[in-house]
Amino acid sequence: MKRLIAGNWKMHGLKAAMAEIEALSGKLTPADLEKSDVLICPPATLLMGLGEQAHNGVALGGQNCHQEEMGAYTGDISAEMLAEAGASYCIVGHSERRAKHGEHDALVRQKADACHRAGITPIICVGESFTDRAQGKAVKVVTSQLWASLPEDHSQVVVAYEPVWAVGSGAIPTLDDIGEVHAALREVAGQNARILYGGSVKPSNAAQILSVPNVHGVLVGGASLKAEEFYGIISA
Ligand SMILES: O=C(CO)COP(=O)(O)O
Repeated sequence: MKRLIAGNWKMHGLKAAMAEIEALSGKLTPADLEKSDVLICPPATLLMGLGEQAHNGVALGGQNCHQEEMGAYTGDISAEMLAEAGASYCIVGHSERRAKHGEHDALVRQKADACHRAGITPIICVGESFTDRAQGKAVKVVTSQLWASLPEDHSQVVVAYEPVWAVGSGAIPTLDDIGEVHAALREVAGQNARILYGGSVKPSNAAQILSVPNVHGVLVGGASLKAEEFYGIISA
């Protein structure tokens, strides 16, 4: 299965940041693109401008979408709008949206369905809290999140396992723990889904993480903002 190396810029990136995608696309070799699909999910404000140019194989994605196609939803953006702006993927159910915007599994499922409707691939995020992990409940928590978030037709989904306590903290689970969770997620998601790991991925730990069975790529936050660092992960 071809791996997917995805960057989530979160709420980072004024216009000047568009140069990072240019720098990244300049570094990518045909061999890199043979091995990995490369994706950047910039803020929606940059998507349109970026979507108008080709980036040597770097795909673009949204960080969130509304579940409806259009309507009176001030400030929201639909999956169709992201697709029109050049997105081919969209992150849904990121832990920051679950925690800070009250998004629950049923809504995440609707958003994943909206992505399918718009012809883009949802990246469905799941992950346990520090307490869940400490209490030995990580596998149970993430598999039940995925059951409840997965659209009925999940032949075209990407799943991202992002332990909440590993996001932005510098801490990561052991490789055995990552392997255990990914094997359990594979049971739920089926054989076609790529399952990414996310949470404090850096050039220094990417090769080890990517060598774990059932890990088909990574979803990178902070280390995706600079072309040089992100390329260090792609070439791992
Ligand atoms: O949330 C993440 C990607 O979606 C991970 O963020 P960091 O790589 O900064 O830990």
